[in-house]
Amino acid sequence: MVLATGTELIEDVRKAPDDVLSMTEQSIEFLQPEYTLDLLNMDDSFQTDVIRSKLTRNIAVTFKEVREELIMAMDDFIPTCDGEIAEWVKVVIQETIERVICRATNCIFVDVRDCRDYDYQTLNSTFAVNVVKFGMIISLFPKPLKPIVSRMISNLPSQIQQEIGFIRPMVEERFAKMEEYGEDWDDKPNDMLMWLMSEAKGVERSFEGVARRLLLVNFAAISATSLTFTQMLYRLLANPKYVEPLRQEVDAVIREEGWTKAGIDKMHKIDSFLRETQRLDGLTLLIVSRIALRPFTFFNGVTVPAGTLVSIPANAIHTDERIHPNADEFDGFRFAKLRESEGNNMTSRHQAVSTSSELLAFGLGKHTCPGRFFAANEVKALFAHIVTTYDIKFEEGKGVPREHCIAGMRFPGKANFDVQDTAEVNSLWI
Ligand code: HEM
Repeated sequence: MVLATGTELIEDVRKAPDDVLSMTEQSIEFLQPEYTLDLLNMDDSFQTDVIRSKLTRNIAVTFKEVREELIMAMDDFIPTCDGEIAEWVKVVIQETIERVICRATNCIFVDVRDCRDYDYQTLNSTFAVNVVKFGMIISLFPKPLKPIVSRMISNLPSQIQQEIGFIRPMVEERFAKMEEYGEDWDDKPNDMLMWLMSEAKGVERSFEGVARRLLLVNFAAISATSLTFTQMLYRLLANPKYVEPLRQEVDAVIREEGWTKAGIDKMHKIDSFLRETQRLDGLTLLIVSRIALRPFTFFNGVTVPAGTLVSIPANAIHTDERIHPNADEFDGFRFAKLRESEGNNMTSRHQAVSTSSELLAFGLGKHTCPGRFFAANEVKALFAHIVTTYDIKFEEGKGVPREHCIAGMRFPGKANFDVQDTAEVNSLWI
């Protein structure tokens, strides 16, 4: 393995075309998609374009739906008493957040009925973990044994069938409409399922094809978003001094903008809190991992042979004192202060969705996470809702749990929090 550090080497990795440094090849080794994802056309990744274009363009339009679902989900999973009774309720953080994120995301991926279905949530949030788990096990075996091992251990084929079962009636109805009216008709749904159905070609334009793509989008979306959110909450619970200024920011922005995407975009402190959490707790220690398909020469003349795994040590860069002064210290408003000090609030450089050789939590280059605009917006909307609606603290005598590191991926440990409606809750938040 070769690690690229420093602006020039990282630039080399960023600029390298796919047929030289390949993300696909790295994913094949890591996830064994032939045995796990079982896509009908492995060479087609149209879901990435759908996320990059349709999902991102619809963030403002779907904001209201997503926020309402976030709030309803929080109300359902956290049965507090609308500020009437100051009683603390114990909540398992990670599982609750995963369900809330899965539900709110899927209200614009499929529909309200499915996103609220407990089994649908379980399926779409466990699929990612299973793909990684079974992919890692299957990768240990020689090629001839892979299909046998996969059949023996994996429940992914049955999860895929389950997903087909969930969406089949909807897809059937929509295909019938597409047949009758073409690409446009009254009340045509504006959701991920419809975008995928419209963009799918050949074998992918089927229940089986679309269901696998929907699982794949959920695979990319739910786990990363809910783990990141969990880390943000842990940082907040460990540093309660941030609660008041965050509340004040949300309060001021909402009075001006209301609960809209434009409002969320103006919450620079929350944006900074997300970016700072990702800087220190980023989900992978190494990022932008690629396999060299042929010899690759860096700007300094060093050549790595075909087959080399090339990667960027995100964690080391994020904690490099020369790039981020007081690098080991969590400073929730670090990036908000930088935005202010540079005198231009419109500067995008320090926003959570911005990627560079200095902060790589969403990757870099051609394959930079296409879902980051949606993810950041959702995370910030939920964070703003939580800080202004609840008082939260770790359960008595407990603090931030130890994280686990498996194959270079970081997972926050499990913890409970005690939560109650904040006494300050007022009609502004309803
Ligand atoms: C906080 C949440 C998220 C984090 C931290 C995250 C992080 C990442 C990272 C590090 C990559 C790899 C980039 C590279 O290797 O260069 C990636 C790729 C990807 N992400 Fe995200 N992601 C998040 C949310 C989402 C969401 C919500 C979606 C979909 C709605 C999504 C869809 C994807 C897809 C499809 C790719 C592959 C892109 C490609 O193959 O070109 N992600 N993400």
